[in-house]
Amino acid sequence: MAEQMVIIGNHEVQVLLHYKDLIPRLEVALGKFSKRDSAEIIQPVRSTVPLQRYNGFLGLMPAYLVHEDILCTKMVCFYKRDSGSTLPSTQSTVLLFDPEHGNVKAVMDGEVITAKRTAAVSAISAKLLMPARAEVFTILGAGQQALSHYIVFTETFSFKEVRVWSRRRESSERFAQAAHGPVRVCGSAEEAVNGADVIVTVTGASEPVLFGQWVKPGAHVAAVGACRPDWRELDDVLMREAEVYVDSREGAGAEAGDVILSGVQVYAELGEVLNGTRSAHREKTTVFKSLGTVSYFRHQ
Ligand SMILES: NC(=O)C1=CN([C@@H]2O[C@H](COP(=O)(O)OP(=O)(O)OC[C@H]3O[C@@H](n4cnc5c(N)ncnc54)[C@H](O)[C@@H]3O)[C@@H](O)[C@H]2O)C=CC1
Ligand SMILES: O=C(O)C1=NCCCC1
Repeated sequence: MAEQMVIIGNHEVQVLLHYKDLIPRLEVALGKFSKRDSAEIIQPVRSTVPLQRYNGFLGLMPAYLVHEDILCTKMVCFYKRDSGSTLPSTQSTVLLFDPEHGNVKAVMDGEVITAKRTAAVSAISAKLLMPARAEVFTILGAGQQALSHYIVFTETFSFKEVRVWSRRRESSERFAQAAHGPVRVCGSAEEAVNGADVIVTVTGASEPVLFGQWVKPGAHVAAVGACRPDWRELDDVLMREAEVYVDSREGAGAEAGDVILSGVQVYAELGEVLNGTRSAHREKTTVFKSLGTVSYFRHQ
C-alpha cells in the first residue's frame, strides 16, 4: 500500500532546511546536472505557461535523480508586479513522488525552498567567482530574495560593508531593519554599486537596473531576476565585458533575456566549474545568470 502523503508547510521547511547542508548538496547536484548523463539526472528545461491576464507565468520544473531515486516537480507562479502592489511576486509548491508507484509522497510549500535554494546557488557562484579580497557587497532589490541572499552571503563571507538599493526607499529601509546587521541604504543603484566587489540583482525589473559602466572591473554579479527571454536586469555593456556563467546552458538559451538579447556566449555552467571541466576566472568581471533549475534535496 502507498505511504500516506505528508504536507510540509513553510515553518517546517524553515526549520529543516539549513544552508550548511543545502550548499554542499547543491554543489553535488549542479555538478551532476552538468554531466548531462541521463543515467544520473533527467531535468528538462522548464515549461512555462503565460498568465497574460495577470502579467505572470506558471513554470513547471520536473526532475528525476536516477541513483537517489528522487522524483519531484516544482510548480512556480511568478508575476511582474507594479510598484506598490501587495500581491506576492512568486509562489511555489514542490511535489515529491514515489517514482515506482507514481503517487505523491509529499507536498511542500516552496516559499522557503525557493528563497534558500536560489540564494545558496548564488553563494556557490560567489565562492567560485568573486574577487579574492571582496569587501563590499551590494544587493539591488529589497524583497524576499534580497533577504535570503543577505543571510547566506553574510553567513558565508566576511564583507566590510553591505549596501542595498531598491526602487522604493521604504522597501530598502524595511529590508535593512529585517537584516539584523549593518546595511547602508543607498539612494541610487549607481551609488550602491560604486566600488562593490559582489553584486546581487534580485529585482522584478524587465529593463536593465545594473549598467556595466558602474561596475568595478573584476567584480562578481549574481543576476537572479529577469527570468524571461525578453526581460533584463543587466545592460549589454556589462554582459559583453563579463565572463558569463549560468546554471543551465539550455535554460539560459530559452529564458535569460540578459544572455539572449545581448548575444553573448555563455562561458560555463557552475556545474562545469565544480566538475573541473571549465575554470573559474575570479580575476575577471563575472556574471552568474541564475534561472533556477536544480530543485531537489533529500533531508537526512
Ligand atoms: N533565478 C531564480 O532561481 C529565481 C528568480 N527569482 C526572481 O528574482 C526576483 C526577485 O524575487 P523576490 O525577491 O521573490 O521578489 P520580491 O517581489 O519580493 O522583490 C522584488 C524587488 O524588486 C524590486 N523591483 C521590482 N520591479 C523593479 C524594477 N522595475 N526596478 C527596480 N526594482 C524593482 C521591488 O521593489 C522589490 O524590492 C524576481 O524577478 C523573481 O522572479 C525568484 C526566485 C528564484
Ligand atoms: O523558483 C524558481 O526557480 C523561479 N525561477 C524563475 C522565476 C521565479 C522562480
